[in-house]
Amino acid sequence: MAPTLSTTQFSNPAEVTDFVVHKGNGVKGLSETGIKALPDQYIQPFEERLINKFVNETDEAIPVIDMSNPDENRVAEAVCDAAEKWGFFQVINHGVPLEVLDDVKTATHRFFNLPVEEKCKFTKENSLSTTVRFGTSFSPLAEQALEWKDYLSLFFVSEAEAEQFWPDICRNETLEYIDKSKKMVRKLLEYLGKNLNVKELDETKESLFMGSIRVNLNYYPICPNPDLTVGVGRHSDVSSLTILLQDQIGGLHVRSLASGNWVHVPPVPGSFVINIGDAMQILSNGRYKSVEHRVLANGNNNRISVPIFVNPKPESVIGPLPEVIANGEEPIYRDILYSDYVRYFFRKAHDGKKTVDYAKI
Ligand SMILES: COc1cc(/C=C/C(=O)SCCNC(=O)CCNC(=O)[C@H](O)C(C)(C)COP(=O)(O)OP(=O)(O)OC[C@H]2O[C@@H](n3cnc4c(N)ncnc43)[C@H](O)[C@@H]2OP(=O)(O)O)ccc1O
Ligand SMILES: O=C(O)CCC(=O)C(=O)O
Ligand SMILES: [Fe+2]
Repeated sequence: MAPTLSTTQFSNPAEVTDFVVHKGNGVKGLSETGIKALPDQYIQPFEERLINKFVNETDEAIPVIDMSNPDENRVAEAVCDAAEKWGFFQVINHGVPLEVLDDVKTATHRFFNLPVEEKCKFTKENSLSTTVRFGTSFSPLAEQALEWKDYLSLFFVSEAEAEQFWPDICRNETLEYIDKSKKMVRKLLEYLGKNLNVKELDETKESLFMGSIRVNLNYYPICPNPDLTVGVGRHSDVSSLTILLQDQIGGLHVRSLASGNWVHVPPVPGSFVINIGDAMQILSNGRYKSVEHRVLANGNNNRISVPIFVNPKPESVIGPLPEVIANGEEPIYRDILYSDYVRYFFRKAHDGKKTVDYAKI
């Protein structure tokens, strides 16, 4: 007979929520109790779990782009083509030292392996800065079903602020990861901008495309019934561009714009997964696509990922770029304050691509 909640140390779902969310043990703590059955609040609606039915393992794959010669036109063309047709691609030979990637992955494991009392210093309630937040799931108070993931979210203000408030155990590696990725990020934004008739990334454009940076350290522990839940539910990012470092475990799936199938993003050693976010979709008036993606839970392995969300400044007003609508194209999005858009995203549970409707005319 399958084990039930009553055969574990928890006698009801409220005790699980208290242990995971309020006491800060996260799903990592829950997984490490040896729990054998998925608590009810993690059971996703049937339609959110049907992934295998739509997964296409052979025919479709997101492009892998070699950036060894970044000034060749074919690289820029491949990036812009992928941004329009997939909203997702992987890059290899991107110039970010592999040691920097290894170091931030090691630092992520070090943070999540801290005792719960240490990690709890960074929960929303305890953190000494709003730039640092340790949490679980996505928006636990708004969600009908929770997600099997813990995270540490770090919003970059300055080195001095990070020095004062970010956890020592992963600070330097995360700062180095941001710093060493900037050149590649600029290059990608230059390709995407030029294709929209943006001549150069001057101060105004830089502030719109890459005015703020948030890094999340994500931890997906072993899950007792991975088929009944998700690591991250269907969503698109609200960034302009996301640079994602994943480990070798796999589980990220992207919705193909061409077929609607869910396509696995296979781990490629030393690569980044890059995806277009909602802000870029809005700035490009829908030419570049932010695309739904999700992460499966895993029954055998712990998994980590480290996305850098490259965003407009919170105080920027974003809407279709003048360069894009200069050709007479009708704007399909209105001007919005970026921080309003992000607050709207964080206020509700993941719900596919619905956030972008907030900006539609
Ligand atoms: C966590 O699981 C995730 C995350 C994602 C993320 C995808 C992205 O694309 S992240 C990139 C978002 N862009 C930015 O952060 C840049 C712009 N930032 C801002 O405008 C502001 O920093 C702010 C986000 C609006 C926060 O403003 P502030 O006034 O300092 O904030 P608070 O009062 O603390 O927060 C307001 C509200 O937002 C929620 N929230 C804030 N930060 C986070 C966070 N890091 N993670 C989760 N939720 C956050 C929170 O609900 C706050 O409300 P409360 O009721 O808790 O006060 C993709 C997929 C995932 O699974
Ligand atoms: O862990 C992953 O592969 C993706 C995570 C993700 O989509 C996010 O943090 O926005
Ligand atoms: Fe995402």
